[in-house]
Amino acid sequence: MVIAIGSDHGGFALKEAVKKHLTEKGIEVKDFGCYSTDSVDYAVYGAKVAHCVADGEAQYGVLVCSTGIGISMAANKVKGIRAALCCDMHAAEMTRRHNNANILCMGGLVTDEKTGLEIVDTFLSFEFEGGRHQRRIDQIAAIENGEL
Ligand SMILES: O=C(CO)[C@H](O)[C@H](O)[C@H](O)COP(=O)(O)O
Repeated sequence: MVIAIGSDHGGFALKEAVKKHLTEKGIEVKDFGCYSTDSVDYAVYGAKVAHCVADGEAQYGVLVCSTGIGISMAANKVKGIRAALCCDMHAAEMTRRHNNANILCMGGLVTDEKTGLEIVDTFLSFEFEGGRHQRRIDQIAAIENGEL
């Protein structure tokens, strides 16, 4: 499994913790930056990770900014991306089971490291259930295609 990760300055610390955690679990990580706490723009990093996932070069992405909001908005502009801002393990479970989310977003000023790593592990532990949920995913795609 390959996971693409990225953050702005506000998410840098949690992104680094996620990188270490996943690497220690033997998961290949593609780190799209940023690489320090110098101020940068979250949309740039959201786009990099989203394109990587949309192009099939990574199975999932993890994105972190200060709140998780701006970077999830940016990632969701890329066709095929379903980026979910999660603040707890329940949301992480449900967004995989029901929304087939392919990018997990978190807020570095919202979520502490321990909780963030639990959220990542939960996100990666659950599979999409399909069924009625596939119909709803298809409707999201229809919006993307200007059909709904
Ligand atoms: O949370 C964010 C966007 O939703 C970003 O991480 C920024 O921290 C936020 O926009 C504040 O920006 P600043 O330049 O760090 O003041």
